[in-house]
Amino acid sequence: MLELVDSTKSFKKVKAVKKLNMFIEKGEIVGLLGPNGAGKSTAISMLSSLMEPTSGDVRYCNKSILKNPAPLRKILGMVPQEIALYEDLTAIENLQFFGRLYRMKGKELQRKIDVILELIGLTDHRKDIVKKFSGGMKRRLNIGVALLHDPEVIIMDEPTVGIDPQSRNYILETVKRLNEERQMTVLYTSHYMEEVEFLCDRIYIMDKGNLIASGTKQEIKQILSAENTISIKADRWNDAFIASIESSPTIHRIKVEEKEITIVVPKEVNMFSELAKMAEQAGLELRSIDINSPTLEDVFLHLTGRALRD
Ligand SMILES: Nc1ncnc2c1ncn2[C@@H]1O[C@H](COP(=O)(O)OP(=O)(O)OP(=O)(O)O)[C@@H](O)[C@H]1O
Repeated sequence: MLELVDSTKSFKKVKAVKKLNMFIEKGEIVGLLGPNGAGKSTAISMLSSLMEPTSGDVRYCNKSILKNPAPLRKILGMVPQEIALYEDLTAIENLQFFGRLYRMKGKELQRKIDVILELIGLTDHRKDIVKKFSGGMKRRLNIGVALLHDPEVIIMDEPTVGIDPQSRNYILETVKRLNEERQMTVLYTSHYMEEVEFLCDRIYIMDKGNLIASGTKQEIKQILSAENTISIKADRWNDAFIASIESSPTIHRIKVEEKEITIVVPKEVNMFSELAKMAEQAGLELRSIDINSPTLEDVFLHLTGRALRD
């Protein structure tokens, strides 16, 4: 339905996106995952006709949009990373203003606004000035604006950055409902792997302008099918324990956090007794040892040697 074909975007010396191939089919929720600076915003700016690729093509229904973006723009809703609202107007006034830009008016616009306010959970705050809204409420209204003209496809650029967990959940649930109840096609960019894991059918993972993995969640996790992630919890660590884990030849990777150590080992390795012995020798009491299937975060770490949020 919508695709990038060998699309590259250069800014003077920086190649923000390198020969990227990416497609979205009708009715899908596709995730675009990558750390800051990976090239996600640049990729979706090209997909939404806001930016022309330096080379390559952008196609909607198999036709290039580079010369004629109008058919795409009609069916596309864009939720930008930056909040684009009038702070001195109320929620309703903002929606009215943007609705008029889409040439909507009168009862039709009012009906639409009522439905959207309900959907984004701001009906009770419709007459409040946006300046007084929390970050999460502003983000929800930002999404409401993008939904005014009933888009078939919505592209969201990190819509949950910097907001409270409750608003974040609300946004994730709303995106799921838009997809399930209205068959809306969604491209969702994020650097939170758990959001993409929760929402998306298919995922693209970018790093430094390159596509480093793509496929369904299961396919991507297959990359690590030969490994298990073990999470070890304790109230504190000591150097002896960490040193003995690090020196174990069976461990592929280790990440140490305040109360949790995560290690990655080959699937066939049973580490339980070895870890318990290491803890005993180091004089450390463990709270738990859990074996988990790999997450998208583990895949990213495996492919790049870095954590997504580094
Ligand atoms: N207009 C621009 N001029 C120059 N360099 C740019 C421009 N836009 C992006 N870049 C550079 O291109 C690279 C990719 O940026 P982009 O914003 O697409 O990444 P991102 O994955 O969306 O990251 P973030 O989550 O921080 O927005 C970065 O190195 C960035 O500095």
